[in-house]
Amino acid sequence: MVKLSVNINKIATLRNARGQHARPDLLQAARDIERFGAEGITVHPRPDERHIRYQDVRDLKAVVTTELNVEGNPTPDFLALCREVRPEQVTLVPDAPDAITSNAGWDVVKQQDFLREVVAELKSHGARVSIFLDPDPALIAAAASTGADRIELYTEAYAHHYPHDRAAAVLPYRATAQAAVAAGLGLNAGHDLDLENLAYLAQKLPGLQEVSIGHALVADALYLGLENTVQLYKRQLKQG
Ligand SMILES: CC(=O)[C@@H](O)[C@H](O)COP(=O)(O)O
Ligand SMILES: NCC(=O)COP(=O)(O)O
Repeated sequence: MVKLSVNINKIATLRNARGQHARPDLLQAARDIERFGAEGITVHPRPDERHIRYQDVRDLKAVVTTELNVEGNPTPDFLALCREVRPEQVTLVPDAPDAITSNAGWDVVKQQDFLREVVAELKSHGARVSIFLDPDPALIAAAASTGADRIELYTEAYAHHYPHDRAAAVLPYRATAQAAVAAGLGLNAGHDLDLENLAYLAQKLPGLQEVSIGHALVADALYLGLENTVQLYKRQLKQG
């Protein structure tokens, strides 16, 4: 079954709203989210530390008992953090420092030499490496040449088009997933997934191994409660 890795960036956003405030306790939230059934915790420490701080990643390493997935642009500081913390998975994302949120996958054709070096370094520390990718089968050969273990399909376009025509929305993702599996790449997906669009994606993507979900899940939890929400998302994946 497709694993759920909960992105806790937005819990850190709430905590940071009061400066050095201790609530909500990010580490306790991670422990509880795992206890509620999540198979991973995802964080995206951005250079401005607007939500997840570098120290949070260090602290989470000692707390997370499932899998810690650290996402980010492989800047020297980010790579040093991954070298220090050694998370189970690193997801490379080409975000600009001032990006409001992730808004594109890698140009793996142009950047395959750079990515190959970064992937090799991260794998030397024992990490599984995933690269954030737009849904385009033509990118798979270059993605595989980087030595990455997996790709993470950037699902913003799917989520945006889902309400209008879900069959059309999923087509490029299905084609890219099939190409990735054929190339021996593992398959993750994430960004803007929610309780409405998740089950259909899981049904239609052959070989999908993991989804990372944060913004919608934390927003839902404000109304539905965190334990109930984690289990609702897992139930959607069971339908996949
Ligand atoms: C790579 C990805 O799609 C998510 O990590 C997204 O970047 C979440 O980041 P924010 O929580 O800062 O929007
Ligand atoms: N990689 C996607 C992720 O970690 C969470 O994205 P979102 O659900 O916050 O859009």
